[in-house]
Amino acid sequence: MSEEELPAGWEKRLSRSTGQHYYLNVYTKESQWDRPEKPANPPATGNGKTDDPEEVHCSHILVKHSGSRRPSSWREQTITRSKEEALELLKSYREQIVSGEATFGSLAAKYSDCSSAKRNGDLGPFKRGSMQKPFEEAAFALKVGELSQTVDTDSGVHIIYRAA
Ligand SMILES: O=C(O)CN(Cc1ccccc1)C(=O)c1nc(-c2ccccc2)[nH]c1C(=O)O
Repeated sequence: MSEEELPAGWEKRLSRSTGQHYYLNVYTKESQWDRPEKPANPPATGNGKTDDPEEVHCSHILVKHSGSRRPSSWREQTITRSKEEALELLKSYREQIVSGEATFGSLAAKYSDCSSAKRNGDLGPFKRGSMQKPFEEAAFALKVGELSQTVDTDSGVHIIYRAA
């Protein structure tokens, strides 16, 4: 892999204290001395597409609205915001994450209407067949380190980060 090519979300930085280079994931704020390895290009399958990973490890921020199947969460007993308001909130969170103003995990912990907020939005690894279809399709379409656009499910609207 060429020196410059890093997995999405990772940047090479210079440590002022040691003068050494280190790597920072601008979404999760994880840092490490070793250069993060881009997963080897998945072998192409017969259908010309790259392989589908068997499982993905994602975090998400769920913003529920009045049309959610269960418009209630640890944050709010009765959620009355409209779907449009929920989408506006999610878009502002996404902008804060991309600009580096806030981390994904800190916003999930504060604002996600999912019980996974207690784990900074972390859902752990999951295979196909375990999540609502729109969520699964969006999660499995992400590259490692990538952040989704807004995703709509019966639970509400989400942004998804693929950690692995
Ligand atoms: O959709 C429903 O009827 C109720 N749910 C499903 C649910 C409820 C509790 C725990 C996990 C899932 C939710 O609204 C929900 N969905 C999610 C969810 C949706 C997609 C991916 C991951 C989590 N979290 C929650 C939650 O309250 O915490």
